[in-house]
Amino acid sequence: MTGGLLIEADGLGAVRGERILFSGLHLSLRPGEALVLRGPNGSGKSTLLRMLAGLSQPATGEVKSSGAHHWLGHRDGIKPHETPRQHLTHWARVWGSTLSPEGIAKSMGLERPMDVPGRLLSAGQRRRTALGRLLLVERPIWLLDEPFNALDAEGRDLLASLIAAQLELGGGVIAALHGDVPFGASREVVL
Ligand SMILES: Nc1ncnc2c1ncn2[C@@H]1O[C@H](COP(=O)(O)OP(=O)(O)OP(=O)(O)O)[C@@H](O)[C@H]1O
Repeated sequence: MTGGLLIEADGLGAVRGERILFSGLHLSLRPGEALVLRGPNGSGKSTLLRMLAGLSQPATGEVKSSGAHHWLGHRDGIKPHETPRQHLTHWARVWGSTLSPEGIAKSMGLERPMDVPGRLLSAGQRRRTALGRLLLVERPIWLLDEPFNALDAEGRDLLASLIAAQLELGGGVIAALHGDVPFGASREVVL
């Protein structure tokens, strides 16, 4: 792995059914850098993110990373009966976080729906809860699949500032996005 990189992927290929989604893909992520994955629906952005997260095996090539990651997929991963407080408390316990889940929920604008079960939360409230997981433990690499989906203007600003803080700390972010990029992204990878 080339010195100082957070992630380096070389010769990555993905095949789904009869279709080659991408091949020979090279990608690297440096500390303090954000990378935006672009491409039309079905081009393989989620597939690539899952490979980078180690959740899916590439057909060719390999992924090397030098640190732990947070992965945020399309689905928010909140159970129907689970409240934001319970969700963040659960993950705080699993990851050994010393931070207050309630404090994080509040900072994500979830003070009011803190004890509302997942099935009754709005899409934006579920997304804010899922994003709260990123704050429970510091991890240098954030892999985010369309993280701005369902967020209102204030939520978008909030996430943009969280990403800016992550980069400021020397972390890196790879995000699949449609539409405009509400944070300073240094490079784009187009699929
Ligand atoms: N496990 C799987 N088995 C078969 N096909 C799959 C599998 N996972 C993804 N695909 C297919 O691979 C293609 C790429 O899917 P992917 O979700 O990576 O695209 P995407 O670029 O993230 O799309 P979108 O912008 O719609 O989110 C799609 O045609 C999808 O149906």
